[in-house]
Amino acid sequence: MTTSTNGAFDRKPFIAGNWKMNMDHVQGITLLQKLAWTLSDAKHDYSRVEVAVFPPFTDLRGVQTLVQGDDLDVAYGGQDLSQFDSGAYTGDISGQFLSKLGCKYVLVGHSERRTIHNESDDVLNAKTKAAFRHGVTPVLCVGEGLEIRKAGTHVNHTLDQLRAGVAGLTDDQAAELVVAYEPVWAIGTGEVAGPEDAQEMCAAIRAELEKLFGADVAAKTRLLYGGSVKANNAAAILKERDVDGVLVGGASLDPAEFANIVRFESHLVTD
Ligand SMILES: O=C[C@H](O)COP(=O)(O)O
Repeated sequence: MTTSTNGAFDRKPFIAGNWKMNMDHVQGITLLQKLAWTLSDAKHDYSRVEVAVFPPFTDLRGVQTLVQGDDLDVAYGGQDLSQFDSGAYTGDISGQFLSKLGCKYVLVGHSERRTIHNESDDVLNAKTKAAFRHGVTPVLCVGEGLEIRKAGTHVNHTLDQLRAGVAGLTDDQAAELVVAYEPVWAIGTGEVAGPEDAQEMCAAIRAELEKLFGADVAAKTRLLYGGSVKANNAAAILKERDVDGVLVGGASLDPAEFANIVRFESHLVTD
């Protein structure tokens, strides 16, 4: 057992900060340095809780240099990638480039990509496969908007996105994959889904993965919750059995707040 969050399952908690389109390459370095100092002062044990940041593309080289130079135990990744490997795709970024920059992860299908850039389930499935092709682990984002939540069809809607995203993956890939459940109505709104909402959906996602890939695989896939996560609500969410981590937006731009989320175990009430 790695930690107290998911009982007998050996899924290392994963705390990820999505900086979105914030922090230029100078600000990004300062933010990461402050985060690393804060966690170092708090004697954070990276072997218990994994930490990752998702800076804008233009920050990645600087982040790589800092992580390597200071030997930081912080993973990093891109916020998107192309479904193609190379060629005439102006503005796109290949998974190969991310891999060469030492990215361990890449976000796929964040709701802001799905809505603002109209990325379809087919494109996102191709992006998921492109990530694996280049040795980068995709963090596949799924989740429903407010209308769907009100209509009560959020589980079906989210599982449809999941099935489309993972179509054609091997068992090993499905086990390595990270899935982030992010209800769109809770993103950047201050409206946080309750721990029981996060658990309901993560349990449904795990059950679906079990149907598709078998119980051994489903027990390994890490599932995150995202949407207005802060230091004061993270521990309760992370205590849920099927929630293995959080994908944090706004609060990841504040190093002290994000470090407190990373150190959620110190906020857990022990019986
Ligand atoms: O990727 C992160 C999510 O969109 C959550 O963002 P938020 O924490 O600002 O609500």
